[in-house]
Amino acid sequence: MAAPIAVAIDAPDIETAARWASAVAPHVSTLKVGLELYLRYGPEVIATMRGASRVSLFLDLKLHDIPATVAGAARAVARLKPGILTVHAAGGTDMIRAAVEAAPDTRIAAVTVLTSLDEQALEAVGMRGPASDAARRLAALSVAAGARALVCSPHEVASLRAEVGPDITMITPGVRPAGSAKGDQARVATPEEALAAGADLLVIGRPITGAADPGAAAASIAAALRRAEATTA
Ligand SMILES: O=c1ccn([C@@H]2O[C@H](COP(=O)(O)O)[C@@H](O)[C@H]2O)c(=O)[nH]1
Repeated sequence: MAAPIAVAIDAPDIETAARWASAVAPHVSTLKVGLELYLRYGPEVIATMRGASRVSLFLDLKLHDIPATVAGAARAVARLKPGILTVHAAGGTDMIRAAVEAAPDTRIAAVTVLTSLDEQALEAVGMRGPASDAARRLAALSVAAGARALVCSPHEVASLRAEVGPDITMITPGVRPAGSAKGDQARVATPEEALAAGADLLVIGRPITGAADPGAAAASIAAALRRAEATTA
């Protein structure tokens, strides 16, 4: 079975994206397309990803606007049938509900607190207190508004799970195999730690796509996850 990994295909062009997608697809459950590729290529890049494999498609657009505008945007991309579409939880209840209603066949995932923000950066944007408090508050609001998935750092998965229950898909970026560069990520953990904390889907980009052989990097992380699961089973 493919590992519960969404590879962030943050490529500068569609040829590179297609190459990465076909290299990693045999090893992972999901390919994630974000703003860089979608803003440049639109639906063409979704078709390219689907051509490369039969894995699930995660469209990470992090919509954040007034409810009517987000509803229109969600309706526009719902035609592409992504498995998951992200919105920012900070857009509020009405905005999240608008996305959920506009894309009924897509799992709306609410991004709680970006994994690139540390406590100092959070305070600078007016969020005092630990990231986990803000994440928990935004998670509860998002699920009440109809979101069926949450995006948070591996550090917050367990407390968010306790808040929202077992039926919500917990998605964690900020995943770094031991020894990988953190880059611009602040709240990070290893794949094994994220899984042990209760994550359902690990988002991993540069540790895979920046490797000399992205297919081998994906296979190696997938194998490490299988080993971790076997020892806890
Ligand atoms: O809080 C968030 C939400 C989304 N992301 C996205 O995940 C990947 C992470 O890529 P890495 O190369 O593994 O850092 C990227 O596409 C982000 O847009 C996130 O990092 N944090």
